[in-house]
Amino acid sequence: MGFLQLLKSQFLCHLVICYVFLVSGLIINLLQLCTLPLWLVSKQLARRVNIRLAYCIASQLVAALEWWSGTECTLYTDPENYPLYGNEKAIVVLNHSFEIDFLCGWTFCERFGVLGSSKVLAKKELAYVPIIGWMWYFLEIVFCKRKWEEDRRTVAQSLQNLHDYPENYWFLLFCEGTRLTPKKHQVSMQVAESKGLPKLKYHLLPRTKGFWITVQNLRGTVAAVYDSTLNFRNNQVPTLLGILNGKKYHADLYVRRIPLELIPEDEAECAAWLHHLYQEKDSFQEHYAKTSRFPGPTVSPPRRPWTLINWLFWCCLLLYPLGLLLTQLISSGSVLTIVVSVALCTAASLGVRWMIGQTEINKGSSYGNKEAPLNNN
Ligand SMILES: CC/C=C\C/C=C\C/C=C\C/C=C\C/C=C\C/C=C\CCC(=O)SCCNC(=O)CCNC(=O)[C@H](O)C(C)(C)COP(=O)(O)OP(=O)(O)OC[C@H]1O[C@@H](n2cnc3c(N)ncnc32)[C@H](O)[C@@H]1OP(=O)(O)O
Ligand SMILES: CCCCCCCCCCCCCCCCCC(=O)OC[C@@H](O)COP(=O)(O)O
Repeated sequence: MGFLQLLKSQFLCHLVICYVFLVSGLIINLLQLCTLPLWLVSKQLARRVNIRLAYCIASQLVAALEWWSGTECTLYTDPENYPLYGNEKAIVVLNHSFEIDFLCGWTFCERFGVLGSSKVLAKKELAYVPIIGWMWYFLEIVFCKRKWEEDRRTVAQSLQNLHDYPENYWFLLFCEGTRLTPKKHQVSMQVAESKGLPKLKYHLLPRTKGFWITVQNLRGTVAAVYDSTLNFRNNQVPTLLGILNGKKYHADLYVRRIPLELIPEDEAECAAWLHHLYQEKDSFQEHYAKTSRFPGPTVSPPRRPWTLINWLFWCCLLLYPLGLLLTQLISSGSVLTIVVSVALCTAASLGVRWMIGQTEINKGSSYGNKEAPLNNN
C-alpha cells in the first residue's frame, strides 16, 4: 500500500472530510433558507441561486468520487447523441443495484454541466436527511411515499411545477423503486410471473406508474428519455465507505437516447413499453456479464476541476477556524470543555455515519419484500 493510499484510509482524514461536508452543508442550507424571500420577488432568480448553492454541496461528494478515490467513469453511447447531453431536459431511467449509483449519476451530471439542477423521484424519507434532503426542498425535488393513492396527486403537482424551470436538468427515475436484494428479486419475479411477464435476471420488475406519470407531466418540456444501465468492472461492489477510504472503482454506463415522442401516452401501453425496456436492459447486463463491456462505442467524458476547486475552497475556509479552536481548547486545559468537545465530535461522527447508512443496501427499507395485496377496486 502506497503512502497516499495509507493516508486515505486514516480515520483522522475521514473526520476532517466529514467535518468540512457537515459544516459547509449546514452553512449552505442556511443560505438556501435565506433565499426564501427571493422566491416572492423573482422565482426564476431564486431557482438559479439555489442551483448554484446545491452544486456546492453535491459536488463535494462528486469530488470525493472523482479526486479522492480516483474512480473512473466510462460512457457507452451513440456519438451522434453526445452533443445533446447536458443541452436539453431529459428523464433518466437507471438500474438500482449499487449503493453509489446515485453518486455515479451525479458524476455524469457534473461532467455534462447539470449537477446543480438535476432532479430525482425520491422516497419521502430522504427529505429528512440533513444537508442533502434539506437541499432538495429548494431544488424542487419530487418526493413520493410509494403509496400510489397519495402519490398520484402530489407527484403530478410537483412535476407540473417544473414546467417553467429555467435551466436544463436530468430527472432521475429508479423505476425498480428500491435497491435490488435477493429477497426483493424473488418477490418481484413472483409478481412478474403472476402478470405473465418474462423474468428478469439483473433487475427488479419496474414499477410503471411513476414512469407514466413523469412522462405525461413532463411532456412538452423534456426532450428525451436516457435509458441508462450501470455496472462496475471486475464485479466490484462499490460503497460510500469505500470511496471515503480512497478505494478506486471503474463505472461503466450504457446510455441510449429515446425521443419522448416515441413513448406511448396511454397508461397500459406505456407500462408495456417500460417492461420491454427492462427486458432490453437485462440483456445489456447479460452482455456485460459475458464480455465485461456494454455494446457500442465508448467515451470517457473528462472530470472537470470545479468539484475539486469547490472542495478546496470549503477546506481552506473551514479548517483554519477549526485549527484555532483546537489550539484554544488544548491550551485552555479545561477538562469540561475538552469532554464537551469530544462528545460533540462523537455526535457529529455518528450523525455522518447515519447519513452514510442511508446509502447502504443492508440498511434499506422493506419495500418490495412482500407482494402487494391484491386491489379489490
Ligand atoms: C449521459 C448520462 C446519462 C445519465 C446519467 C445518469 C444519472 C444521472 C441523473 C440524475 C441524477 C439526479 C439525482 C441523483 C441523486 C440522488 C438520488 C438518490 C436517491 C433517490 C432514489 C429513491 O428514493 S428510489 C425510491 C423512490 N422512487 C420510486 O419508487 C420510483 C419508482 N416507483 C414508482 O414509480 C411507483 O409506481 C410509485 C412510487 C409512483 C408508487 O408506488 P406504489 O408502491 O404505491 O405503487 P406501484 O404501482 O408501484 O405498486 C402497485 C403495482 O406494483 C405491482 N407490484 C406489487 N409488488 C411488486 C413488486 N415487488 N415488484 C414489482 N411490482 C410489484 C402491483 O402488482 C401493482 O401493479 P399494477 O399493474 O397495478 O401497476
Ligand atoms: C465529501 C464526502 C463526504 C462524505 C461523508 C458524508 C456522506 C453523507 C452522504 C449522505 C448521502 C445521502 C444521500 C441519499 C441518497 C440515497 C440514495 C438511495 O439509494 O436511496 C435509496 C432509495 O433509492 C431506495 O431505498 P430502499 O427502498 O432500497 O431502502
